[in-house]
Amino acid sequence: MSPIRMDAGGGLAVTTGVDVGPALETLLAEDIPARLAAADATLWGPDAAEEAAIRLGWLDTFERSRALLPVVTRLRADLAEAGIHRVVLAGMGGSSLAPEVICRTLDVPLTVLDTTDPEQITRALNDQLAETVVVVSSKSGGTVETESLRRAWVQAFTDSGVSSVGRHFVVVTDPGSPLEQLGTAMGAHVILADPDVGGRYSALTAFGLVPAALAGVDVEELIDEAAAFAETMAAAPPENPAVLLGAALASRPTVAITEDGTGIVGLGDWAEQLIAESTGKDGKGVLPVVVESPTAPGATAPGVLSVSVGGATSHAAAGSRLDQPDVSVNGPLGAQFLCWELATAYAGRLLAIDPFNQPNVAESKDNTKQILDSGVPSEEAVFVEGPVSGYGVEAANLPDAITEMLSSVGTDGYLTVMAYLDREDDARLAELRRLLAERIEAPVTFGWGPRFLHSTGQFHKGGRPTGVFVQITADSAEDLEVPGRPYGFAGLQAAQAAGDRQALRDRGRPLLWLRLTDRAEGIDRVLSAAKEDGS
Ligand SMILES: O=P(O)(O)OC[C@H]1O[C@](O)(CO)[C@@H](O)[C@@H]1O
Repeated sequence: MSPIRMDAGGGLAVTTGVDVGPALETLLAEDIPARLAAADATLWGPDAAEEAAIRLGWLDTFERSRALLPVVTRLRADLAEAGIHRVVLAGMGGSSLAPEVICRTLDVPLTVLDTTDPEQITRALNDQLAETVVVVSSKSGGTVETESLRRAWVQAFTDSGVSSVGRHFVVVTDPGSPLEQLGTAMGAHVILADPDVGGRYSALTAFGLVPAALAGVDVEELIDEAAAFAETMAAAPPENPAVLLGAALASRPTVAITEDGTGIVGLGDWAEQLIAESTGKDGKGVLPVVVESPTAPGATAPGVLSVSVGGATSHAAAGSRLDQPDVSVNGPLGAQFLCWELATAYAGRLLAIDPFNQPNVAESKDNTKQILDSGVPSEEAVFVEGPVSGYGVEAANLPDAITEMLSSVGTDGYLTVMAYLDREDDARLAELRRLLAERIEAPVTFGWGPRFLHSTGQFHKGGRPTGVFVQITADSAEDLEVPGRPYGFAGLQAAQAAGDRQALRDRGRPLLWLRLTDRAEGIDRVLSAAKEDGS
């Protein structure tokens, strides 16, 4: 079939050679684009309507976000005058992924802390403290990772004797959240976000824009790009690329997202959360896999929709590295955010799920709380191979254990690596995804814990029940106190990993736990074992 291309205002185009005809016809016959543009909360069925009624603010939030521009400009100038120029963002999932992609794409430095790893946090705390502002971002104001980080930073500033601790904090939260009160009490600059927008749809609200603007991004451009794109949001094809992307997303069980090398960096991690948390529920959903390059293993396979993203409007003309993805989405970042949000909402309609709830995220959180009180349950290692101890599968050694997990992946199955480590210093472990994906046809995903708990974690527990899991944790050389709490970050991280193991095992999912007693040597051992076929 010859490719279909749809262009919107704002210079965004979606092109696909996949036959999405029936899905497209369904959406158009029921007038879904116009109804979604008009914020019709009934589109996902009666059970979803109540939540949808308070979650569709993202359709035009970017216009309300213009009011933030003078606020952040003044705040940035005040901070600069006080010699504060390094921006650290403490937040999880939707409260950190958008600023990260914005700053990576525009090459503006921003330190994102969406972790409980004591080594990563200690390193961030020990760097240019006096010149640092910490943006504490949490919609609910109650996320344990973010609150623990806030406490650690307050302690660090207090210990360093800076003259005004509150001046080193900007709080972004929903009106009325516990964090609003805390932020005010500590003398932070508090910025309230649009409450009618859920976390993963919040890229163009204060959550996405404030940290990026403080770091030095001209966020008005992003708003303008989204506004230009929105002009064709209710249009019929060929002027509505989001409807084409939504129809394509709902057409395959897995979407492999890659960059085409024409300018957008890291959108895959943001889209991964959007798609996984929005669709991975009720035993179904679209599994997002962020692949390293257009030619990486898993980028194309049966059942996989390959999608390339790029900044240029014509990927072919702009020298794309991907010859024929199933779908290409090309256009500026502000328009990309809105296009993917709309597409996910369309896919939700086609898959008959509620794209605005995350019913299974709480499970691992609840388990973590219990384990923090009672301690991590002890388990017997099935093998100890130097710096790597293995638990949970019958295998004599590490290569056999890995082979066993790969062969447990069935039809429609997938394998997930969940690494509770330092995603900066231990970054080379991410190569494991590629090494394992080379050995099986099925999708292989990789996530850093606890960050993935706020993204693909929903899919693992609520999506199609065919996942096979490899969890990797490490002992830390030193713990870091969570001030005012009876546990440290290492204890919290271990409890989060144990809580998620429990949630997955309670559902009968195969899970291999690898515990590294020495990080560097353990990572080397795991990577080399992944290359060995144990048979
Ligand atoms: O902004 P908050 O409330 O801290 O939540 C962070 C993330 O946690 C989740 O609520 C659930 O994982 C995400 O949807 C959200 O982006």
